[in-house]
Amino acid sequence: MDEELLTAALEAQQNAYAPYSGFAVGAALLTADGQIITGCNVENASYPLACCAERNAVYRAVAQGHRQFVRILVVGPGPALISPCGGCRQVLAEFGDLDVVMAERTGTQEPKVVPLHDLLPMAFDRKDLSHGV
Ligand SMILES: O=c1ccn([C@H]2C[C@H](O)[C@@H](CO)O2)c(=O)[nH]1
Ligand SMILES: [Zn+2]
Repeated sequence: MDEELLTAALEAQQNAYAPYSGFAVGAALLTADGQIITGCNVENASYPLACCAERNAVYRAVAQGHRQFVRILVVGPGPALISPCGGCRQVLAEFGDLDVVMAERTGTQEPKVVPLHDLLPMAFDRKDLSHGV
C-alpha cells in the first residue's frame, strides 16, 4: 500500500506550486474505505497564505465526503525525510489518529512511519472546547 501511496504522492508533488521556496511537497491520504486522495503545496505571493501538501490533501478529501483516514504519506524533495508542520498535525488530528509515512523523492532514505499521536501528543481537540460540540 505504501508503494501506491508513494506513487500517488510523487505524482502530486510534480504539481506543487512552490515558486517562492522551491520546496515541492506531495501527500497521499488513504481513506478508511481504501481511496487515495492527494495534495501538493500551493504557495502565494503573500507568503503566509501557502497551503501545505498535507492540509491540501485533507481538505480535498473532506470535500469529497471522507472523514476517516488511516494513513498519510508525505514526500519531500529529499534527501531528508520531512514531517508534517505543526499546523498540519493539528488539522490531521481533527479526524483522529493515523499513521504518518515520511518519504523523500531521491530514494536515498527508507520511509519512516510514525503515529500522528506521537507527533502531536495531547492535541487540542473537541473535548477541550468548554461548550462541548
Ligand atoms: O510537511 C511539509 C513541510 C513544508 N511544506 C511546504 C510549505 C511551503 O510551501 C514549503 C516550504 O516550507 O513546503 C509542506 O507542504 N509540507
Ligand atoms: Zn503543514
